[in-house]
Amino acid sequence: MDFKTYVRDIQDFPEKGIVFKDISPLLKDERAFQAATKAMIAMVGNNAVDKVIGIESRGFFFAPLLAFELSAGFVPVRKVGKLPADKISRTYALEYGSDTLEIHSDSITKGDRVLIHDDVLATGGTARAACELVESLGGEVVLCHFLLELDFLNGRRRLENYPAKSLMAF
Ligand SMILES: O=P(O)(O)OC[C@H]1O[C@H](OP(=O)(O)OP(=O)(O)O)[C@H](O)[C@@H]1O
Ligand SMILES: Nc1ncnc2[nH]cnc12
Repeated sequence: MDFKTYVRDIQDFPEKGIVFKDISPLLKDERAFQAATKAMIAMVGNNAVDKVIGIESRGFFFAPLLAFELSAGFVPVRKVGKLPADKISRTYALEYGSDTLEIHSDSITKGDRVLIHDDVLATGGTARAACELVESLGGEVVLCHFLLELDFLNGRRRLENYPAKSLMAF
C-alpha cells in the first residue's frame, strides 16, 4: 500500500509559510489505518520494549496500539500543565514556535527499554526533548519511531545519538 497517498498537504497551517502534513485521510480509512499500524509494529523488529512513549497530541493516535502489540506499558509525554503528579519538564524549539514537554517522574523504571513514538519527525526538537526526559529518569531509548519524517528539516541530525525509523519520508 502506498501510504503517502493518504497524507495531504495543507498550505499555510498553522501559520503562513508552513506546509502541514495532514494524516487525517490515513486515520479515517480503515484499511490504511490498519496496514500502517501493522507496518509500524514491524519496524520495531526484535527490539525488546518495556515502555512505549507517545507524545501529545498526535503521538497518541498510534502509541497505545504499538504498546498493546509489543506487550509494553504506555507512557504519555504531555504538553506543559497537563500531568497531575510529580513530573520533570523540558522546553524545545519547533518548526513553528516553541513548547514544553513533561513526563511523570515515576513513569519510567531505571533500566527500562523505551520506544519513543510520534506522528511526525520535523526538526527533531520534540523527539530529542522526549529522549532527554526518558534518559533523565534512567530509561534507555531503544528506538525513536515515527509515522513520517520531513527530510528537508533534517531532524535526524538532532537525533544523531539515537536509532530512528519512520514509515514514510517526504
Ligand atoms: O520535530 P519537531 O520540529 O519537533 O516537530 C514535530 C512535532 O510537531 C508536531 O506536534 P505539534 O507541536 O504541532 O503538536 P500536536 O501534536 O499537538 O498537533 C508533531 O506531532 C510532532 O510532535
Ligand atoms: N510540517 C508539518 N506538518 C505536520 N506536522 C508537523 N510538525 C512539525 N512540522 C509539521
